[in-house]
Amino acid sequence: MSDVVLKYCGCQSKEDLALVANSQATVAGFIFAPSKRRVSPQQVAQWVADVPHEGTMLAGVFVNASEDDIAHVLSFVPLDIIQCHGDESPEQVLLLKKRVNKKIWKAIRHDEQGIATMKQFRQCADAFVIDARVEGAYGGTGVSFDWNTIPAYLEEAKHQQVPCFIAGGITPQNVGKLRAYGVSHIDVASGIEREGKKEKEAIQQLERMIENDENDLS
Ligand SMILES: O=C(O)c1ccccc1NCC(=O)[C@H](O)[C@H](O)COP(=O)(O)O
Repeated sequence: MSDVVLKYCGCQSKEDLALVANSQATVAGFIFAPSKRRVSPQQVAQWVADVPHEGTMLAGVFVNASEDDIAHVLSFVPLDIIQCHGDESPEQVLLLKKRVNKKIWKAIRHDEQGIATMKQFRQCADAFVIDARVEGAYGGTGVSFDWNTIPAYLEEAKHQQVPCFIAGGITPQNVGKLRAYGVSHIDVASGIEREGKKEKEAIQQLERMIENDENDLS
């Protein structure tokens, strides 16, 4: 697991946060955007106060949110990372970074312009999250994009000297195949969930597959 960085996104309860904090994940994500996983800053403030989470960074996911809205969330929750998962421009990201002084991660929803879009965020983003592009949703869809395009994203991130998370439909069953593309930063929401709750068995299975470099071909 040494070279793998895991982000488990879309925590919706104290129990979800406890599972993530006790897993191999480095980052726990919370959705502050329209979504079935949306949580309030007040809820998350209570969970992070109640659940020991030393060593787990907290990411807030936002979609086209205003600086004021993000600052409002930060007044409740000590987020380490702001993940911009919408159509934010490089200029908006830079202004936001200046205002909140936090790590800013930019999500790019894959399409044929993906690499060109990523290039626009040089010197702006502290990390990238490459996700699937699904009509009518910004993220958390459980859908994968064409993984043959991953090497080009990793190359551009290497050039920018920032981490590049791959997201979208990653599960314990396909994570072995994903790793074969040279991916070390992995972002999962749906693949470790059942009926809206993070699932311990799925988390352990995912981590076992990574640890043992296994590929579930069933
Ligand atoms: O998870 C959501 O519901 C969500 C909603 C709106 C914007 C972003 C969202 N999630 C951001 C993430 O970082 C997810 O981990 C990523 O999209 C992958 O999700 P999944 O395909 O379900 O593993």
